Amino acid sequence: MSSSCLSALETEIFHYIDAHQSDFIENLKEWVAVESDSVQPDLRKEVIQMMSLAAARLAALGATVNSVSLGSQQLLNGQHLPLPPVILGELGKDPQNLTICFYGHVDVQPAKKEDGWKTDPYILTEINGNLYGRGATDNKGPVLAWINAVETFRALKIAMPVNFKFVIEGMEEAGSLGLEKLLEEEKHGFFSDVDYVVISDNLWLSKKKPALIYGTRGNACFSVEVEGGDKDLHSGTFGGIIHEPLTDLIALLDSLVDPTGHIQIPGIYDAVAALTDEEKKLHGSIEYDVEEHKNNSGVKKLLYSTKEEILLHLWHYPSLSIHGIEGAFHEPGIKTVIPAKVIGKFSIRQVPNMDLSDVKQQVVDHLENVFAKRNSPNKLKVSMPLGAKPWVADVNDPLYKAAKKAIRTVFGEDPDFIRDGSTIPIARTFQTITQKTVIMIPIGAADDGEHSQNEKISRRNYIEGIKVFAAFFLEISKLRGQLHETSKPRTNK
Ligand SMILES: Cn1cncc1C[C@H](NC(=O)CCN)C(=O)O
Ligand SMILES: [Zn+2]
Ligand SMILES: [Zn+2]
Repeated sequence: MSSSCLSALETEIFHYIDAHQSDFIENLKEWVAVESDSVQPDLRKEVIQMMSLAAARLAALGATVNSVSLGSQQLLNGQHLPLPPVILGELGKDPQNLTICFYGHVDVQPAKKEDGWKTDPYILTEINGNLYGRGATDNKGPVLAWINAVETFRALKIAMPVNFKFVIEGMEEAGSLGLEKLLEEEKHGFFSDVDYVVISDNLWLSKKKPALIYGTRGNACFSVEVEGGDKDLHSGTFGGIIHEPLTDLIALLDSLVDPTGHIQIPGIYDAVAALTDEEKKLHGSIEYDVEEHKNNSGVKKLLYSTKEEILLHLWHYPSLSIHGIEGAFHEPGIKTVIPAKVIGKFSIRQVPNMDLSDVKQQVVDHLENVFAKRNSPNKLKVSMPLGAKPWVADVNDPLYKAAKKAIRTVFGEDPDFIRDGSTIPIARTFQTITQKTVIMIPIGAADDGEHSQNEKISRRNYIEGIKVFAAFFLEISKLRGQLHETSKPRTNK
């Protein structure tokens, strides 16, 4: 970074951020200490405690904080569990300023020391420049980086360059229950004056090269149930004389995808958007180590060998994965059972311009077809319990130029423009509701290990991430006036 490129204001801000590193890390340590695991019901009160901490932190910034209650969730065993509130925060309402809405989550994936952590997952520990702890990169670190960037302006008594809105939730790792409904209800309320939405809940594609994300795949999750009689049977007494539900189910699952990864469901590729020349150009320059990605997977060979093919198959084509079978005998040892009812679970990561209801219909038609050919008397039920749409943004929006400039200011190089093969279901909802551009500005590196053992964010990424956000606010403030000519509402299928 050559400091001569920095404005006096940037120099002052970056100096403050460098000087307060230990405070910022202390903040993260306090947040990581709360075991806000939203997946395990018995930890729900920790999540609720975490929401109060986050609300207090925003209030300390001077923000107006509204903790919206979402009621409760009913578990499969009938038990009711309170949902953590969603925080809607607001800071600044200057009509001269643009309004940026930041979305993040402060719940985490489960973690236990015994899972293979080198350190206690809930005690943030620095080793060789890395800050280890559950939630360090997903998503407590990035949420705090944003808050600390705002805090820096307040501490230095610099006029806020933008108006801020915050949406902070505590159920992301458990499917963001109730969030979409709340966003819809607030379309003409809280969201009515939002100009841009920023999410920082992904990673760079490389360990060193910064990135901006302009698209994520959607995910359509399916359940396929095959039911025979009302009880499990002995294979010595009934094997050979009945249509077995698990045999039917395996044939159904086997019909979904061929050994080359090609999905066999008729029509499924029909709506896949053609790759544009602009996208082809973006792929060429991306820093991505195929060998490293392969090594991370632990497998011997991938379906594709070149960077271009791999990126296409992760970002631009749908994929189908089989996740499991409920009701099948899976313990070690031998059990000569014929299970009465089995439920297969699979999901299809979809891409623009695939339509969720079309995908659902194609899946149902295909499975019913395959099943009909088996002349089985068993009962087939197909359902789609979760459907998240893909999201893609216009990289030519001034928002992307502003973020790119902020990254160049801090890291001295331009970011790669990347997509993410996984799904942030709420991204598309933000875009639909606000009719404004959404951007993902990741600050964590490819090897941060989100959802894994020894999750971390490096000290450098955390601190430089705070600077990126601060520089980004200044860039956004330069867009005032330009916005109304350049930012057209976008919709995509
Ligand atoms: C729960 N779920 C089911 N379908 C999609 C999801 C979300 C999940 N999201 C992430 O992992 C965020 C990555 N930064 C995923 O993509 O699997
Ligand atoms: Zn996350
Ligand atoms: Zn996560």
